Amino acid sequence: MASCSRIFHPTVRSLPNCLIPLRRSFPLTFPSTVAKPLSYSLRQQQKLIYLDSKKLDFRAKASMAGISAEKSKGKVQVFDSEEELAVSLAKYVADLSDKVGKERNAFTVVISGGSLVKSLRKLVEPPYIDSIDWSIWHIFWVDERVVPKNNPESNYFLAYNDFLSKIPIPSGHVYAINDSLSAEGAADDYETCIKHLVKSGTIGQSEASRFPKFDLMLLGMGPDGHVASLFPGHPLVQESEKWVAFIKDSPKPPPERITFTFPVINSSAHVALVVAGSGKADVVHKALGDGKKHDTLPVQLVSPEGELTWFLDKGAASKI
Ligand SMILES: O=C1O[C@H](COP(=O)(O)O)[C@@H](O)[C@H](O)[C@H]1O
Repeated sequence: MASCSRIFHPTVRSLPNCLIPLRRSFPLTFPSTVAKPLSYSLRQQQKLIYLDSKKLDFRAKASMAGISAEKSKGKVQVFDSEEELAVSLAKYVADLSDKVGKERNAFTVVISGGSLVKSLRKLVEPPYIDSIDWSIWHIFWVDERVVPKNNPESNYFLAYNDFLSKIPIPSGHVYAINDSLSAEGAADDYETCIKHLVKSGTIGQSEASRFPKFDLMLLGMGPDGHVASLFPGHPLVQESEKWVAFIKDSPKPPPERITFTFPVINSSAHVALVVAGSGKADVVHKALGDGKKHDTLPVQLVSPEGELTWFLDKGAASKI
């Protein structure tokens, strides 16, 4: 078994039990390439806007990563605040965990680093901390910086402090990279580890692509439209064979990282793209089709076999 596969937490403690009417509170216009909102749902403290993103302008270069633009699909949800986004995201994840748990005894969850982790905070509070069957969870990283696990730049470090240390996930179900290896070595090691887990049936496998099929990927997006460590204009965006790749010239520090490739991301059963804050409004607008011609952003190549759901707060959605 590759060395990535067992992270024993110091102590993962089991925590004790410790529709508003739709208001248009921000400008809401849709570029001509975007379908009109299909439906509006009224839910407690949430404003949800569903767009049929099949119709979004994701065409150019989509075939690079084996994606057909026609296959692109998704639901875009906009919340009045990041707090409401976090509440809804927790319900979405918990419902999925329940559903998958009824079908098999493993729920494979891939997380990113960055701001995504903060948006998971409602999962570690009641009711979810008590209602979720954490014993079936298996956690992976869509990308990781090649730094020691106790370095504040490490995605593991961030997730451990804000999420993993607060959930009763079994030791050995947290698959961090081997931080004693080089970037090349860590990517190979992580891929070997994933292959073992596919072989043993813990991780599913896409019948269509033969790439691993994770139950859920929780992805953030950078202000340049990058997802995982797949950056605009970087050749790794076009990687079509490797499951896990390494990068030594990341435009965002630290430069050395490993990352799942698009074929892995796009073989997922569910992908949630979680984006908050007005600092990302321009790129969200671009990603969802601003009606202008520009190079395809990595985030526009996220087109899973399963479901794609965007979770945006009002700030991030303020230009769409
Ligand atoms: O470097 C990274 O950046 C992205 C985006 O981070 P955010 O803080 O802007 O949300 C993140 O998704 C990725 O995992 C991370 O390595």
